[in-house]
Amino acid sequence: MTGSGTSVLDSANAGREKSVGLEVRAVSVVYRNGNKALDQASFAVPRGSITALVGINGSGKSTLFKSIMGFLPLMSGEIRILGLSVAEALKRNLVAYVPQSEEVDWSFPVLVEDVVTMGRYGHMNFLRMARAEDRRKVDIALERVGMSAYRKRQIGELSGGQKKRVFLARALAQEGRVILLDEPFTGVDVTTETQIITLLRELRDEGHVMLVSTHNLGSVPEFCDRAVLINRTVLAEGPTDDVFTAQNLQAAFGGVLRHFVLSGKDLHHDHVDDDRQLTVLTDDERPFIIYGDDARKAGGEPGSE
Ligand SMILES: Nc1ncnc2c1ncn2[C@@H]1O[C@H](COP(=O)(O)OP(=O)(O)OP(=O)(O)O)[C@@H](O)[C@H]1O
Repeated sequence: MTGSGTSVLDSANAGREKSVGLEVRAVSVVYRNGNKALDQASFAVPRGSITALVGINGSGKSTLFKSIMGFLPLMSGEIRILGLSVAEALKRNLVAYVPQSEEVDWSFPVLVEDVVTMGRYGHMNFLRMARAEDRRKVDIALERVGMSAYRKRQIGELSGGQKKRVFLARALAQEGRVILLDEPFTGVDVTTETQIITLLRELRDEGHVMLVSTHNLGSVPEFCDRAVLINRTVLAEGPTDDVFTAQNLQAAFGGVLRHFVLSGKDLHHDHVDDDRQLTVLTDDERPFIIYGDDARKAGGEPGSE
């Protein structure tokens, strides 16, 4: 019977969509000035994972985030969030966004606790009256990022890392299942970066889907299960170990990437016959370092940049 055959297929597709947290299918985005910022970009992110979104300045990372947030119309393609359309996922408050610092007007006079309460707006009625439940969720979120003591401070008075933590708390208070983080480590010291990574790991273990844009190449293998390399389209995607190769990074960054190779005497004063190399790849934040045979495969002349 054709009818029942179709419904079996439909439910198989529905099951697959549920395990995929975020799916971007052949997405193209053109800005009003005619600039095609994304061209046929495709990748999928499973639930319970942290995925790095990596690419040079202007490669389309923020454009992609804005498309997932429904701020920008797609010229073609489709985005599915936990098996739902973007509009439906937003209606259900499933997507939380932690913006780049530059996108926020820090002179706007607002208290830390008010910023976090904004995460509850989608759960409130149109008068936006916070109920006890909303206040409790705000308290828990502030506590979780270690910012309870700052709740009555103006957001503009905080350090870069503290501001980031407040916006993370807003995402937590919202209870979004999909969290988009745009450059969470920019302007953040190593201690705060470690705290944020610890929190992201906990959220992953709770089944959240996280997409994190970052220039900190060295941190990616440390805390991201998966990576997507982007330059207007998706150049590589999958488990970080497969994607984060010197060849793929060079393809994504081209001449922007600094590339150093140390070998032989430069590296081993004690074992001069050891021909393993050390390759350092960086776009000027925390570098990605490859040692041993993989570094040799990565190629490049010793000392090349
Ligand atoms: N509002 C806009 N109108 C026209 N073009 C835009 C607009 N916003 C971004 N672009 C262009 O789209 C391309 C992608 O920009 P996008 O901001 O998505 O890059 P990005 O990867 O987030 O960069 P960065 O690492 O610098 O944050 C760039 O060429 C940029 O100049």
